Amino acid sequence: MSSIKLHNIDLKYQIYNERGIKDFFVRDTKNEALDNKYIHALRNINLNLRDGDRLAIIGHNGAGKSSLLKVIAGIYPVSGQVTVDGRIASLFELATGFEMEATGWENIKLRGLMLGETPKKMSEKIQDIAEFSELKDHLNIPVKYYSSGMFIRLAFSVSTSIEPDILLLDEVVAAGDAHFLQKAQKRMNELIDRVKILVFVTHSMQSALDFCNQCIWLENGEIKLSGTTNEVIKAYNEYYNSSDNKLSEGNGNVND
Ligand SMILES: Nc1ncnc2c1ncn2[C@@H]1O[C@H](COP(=O)(O)OP(=O)(O)OP(=O)(O)O)[C@@H](O)[C@H]1O
Repeated sequence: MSSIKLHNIDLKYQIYNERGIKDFFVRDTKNEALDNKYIHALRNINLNLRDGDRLAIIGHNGAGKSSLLKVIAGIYPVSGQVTVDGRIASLFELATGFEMEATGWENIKLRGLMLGETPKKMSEKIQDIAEFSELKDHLNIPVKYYSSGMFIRLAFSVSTSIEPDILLLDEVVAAGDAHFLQKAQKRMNELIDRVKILVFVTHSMQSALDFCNQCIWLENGEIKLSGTTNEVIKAYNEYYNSSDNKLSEGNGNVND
């Protein structure tokens, strides 16, 4: 039985102003005013997911969707309680976490181990992963010589080869060129079908409806509405189609 429980989650990002050479000569009172500010990215988030739950997270740019995904993945320390039971696969920010001096082959093994596979399992899977990536001879060279599309192919191929209980997915996984994208989409759909819990950040209402049975709508870091995907998307569309709310897009979560 897998589960995700979030209790009273609160996340603030501190903003640090980088000081350049200009600041030695010019006193910029406007910049000073920005020091010691923070962005209140998530407030009072409570969530309870179990096997069979497929949750879409929707909301405008800067609403806190990716931050929430990262909190569930355990990337950010937060105030509140995060309890996750089950093996997680994260499909976002795919191109980070490579060992730049290591070859493609070595990175496949390393990432597999990082994702919780045993060395034996990785030896069994490595040929399939390599084949799916279609990187061929490039797998023999250090990944510092890869293009960004090649990074994504490699990371996607490994990340989707494991058998997670929980899948954390950001729709902005653009996996290489059109041919690879099509293959990747199929592999992703199969993975979505297999996992016990899906948490899916998306701007596409159709994707939310296709893949998810539950939905939360985030606004300024708070859950504005949660319910079935149908209910929440209907309310979201009605809210933003009403002329009164068209101007209220954007974020007001920068604070002293
Ligand atoms: N690493 C960071 N450091 C500081 N602020 C951050 C960081 N990441 C996100 N933020 C801020 O936190 C808020 C929420 O950002 P987040 O990326 O979670 O939103 P989002 O809903 O995923 O947006 P989008 O739809 O544009 O991807 C924004 O105001 C953003 O500026």
